Amino acid sequence: MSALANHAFAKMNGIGNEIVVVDLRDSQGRAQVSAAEARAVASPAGAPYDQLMVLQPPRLDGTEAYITIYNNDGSEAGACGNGMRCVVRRIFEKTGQTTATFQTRAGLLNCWQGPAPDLYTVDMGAPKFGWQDIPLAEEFRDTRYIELQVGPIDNPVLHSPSVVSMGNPHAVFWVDDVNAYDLERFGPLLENHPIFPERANITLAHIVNRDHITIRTWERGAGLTRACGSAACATAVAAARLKRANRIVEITLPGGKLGIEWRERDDHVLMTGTADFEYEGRFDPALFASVA
Ligand SMILES: N[C@H](CCC[C@H](N)C(=O)O)C(=O)O
Repeated sequence: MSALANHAFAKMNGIGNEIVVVDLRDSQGRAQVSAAEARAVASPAGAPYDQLMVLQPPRLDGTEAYITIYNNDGSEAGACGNGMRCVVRRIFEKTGQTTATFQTRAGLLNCWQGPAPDLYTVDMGAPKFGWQDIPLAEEFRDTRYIELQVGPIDNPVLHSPSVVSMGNPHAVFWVDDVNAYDLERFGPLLENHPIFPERANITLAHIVNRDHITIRTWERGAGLTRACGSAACATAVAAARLKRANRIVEITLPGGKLGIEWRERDDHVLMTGTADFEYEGRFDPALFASVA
C-alpha cells in the first residue's frame, strides 16, 4: 500500500505558489513517493499543487529532514524556494525553533525566522553559471546571455536569455512588460527546447530599477504559477551579473513579493518572504488504488 494512503498533509502556499507538505519522517519502512503517487496527489480528488514537498528521515546529523520535491507532473524539482518557506513555517510553528537546516538534492539549505514574525528566510546556496551546470546541451562560454529565441528568425518575440542554476535550471528573458507575452504558449516551447536537456523554468523579467524587478514564470513540470522562488533568485543573480541591478533587490511576482540578497561574502542567495497555511487533510487511499 502507498505510504501516502491515509497520511496527513498540509496545504499551504508561498505567495500563491501552491504547495503540499507531507511529513514522512515517522513512517515505518518506505518513505519514498513515486512519480505516479505524486501525480495522484495533484489530481482534483487529491490536493492539487504546484510542488509537493516530502519530508523524509534525515540522512545527515544536524539536519531536520531530507526533502524530495515533486512538480505536479510527477517530475522531481531540484529546488523550490516557496515550498521551503512553507516547510520552515510548519516546523517552526510545531517546534518553536527559529533556525533549521534541511537537505535536498541541491544540497544543504539553512533557514531562519526572517526580520518580521511572518517572514522566513531560506539560504538557497550559491548559483551556478557553467553551461554544464545548468545544464545546456552545448557549450556557451558566457551564460549572461545565450543564443536562443522564439518567433520569426528576423524578428524574434523573445530572445537572448540569461541562464542560471539555483539547483534547478532557469532561463530569464529580459522584457519591458512581463504581461505583454503569451507565456502559456511560449513557456512550453522554451521549457522543452533541445538546448535544455533537463528542461528549464522560463521567466520573463522586467527591471524596474536597480532595486526592483518584476517577473512572471512558466515552471518546468508545473506550468504557469503565481510565484516561483528559485526563479526570483535566478533573476536577481542574473540581473546583478549584468550589472543592471544591485545585489539586494525586491522581486514582484504575480502572487506577491520576495526580498532577495546575493550575499557578497559567500556568494549565497538569501530569499525572504511569507508562507501561508491553508488547511490540513488526509489522503484518501482510493487515490492510490491504481498506482504502484
Ligand atoms: N516553485 C518553485 C520552483 C519549482 C521549480 C520546478 N518547477 C523545477 O525546477 O522543476 C520555487 O518556488 O522555487
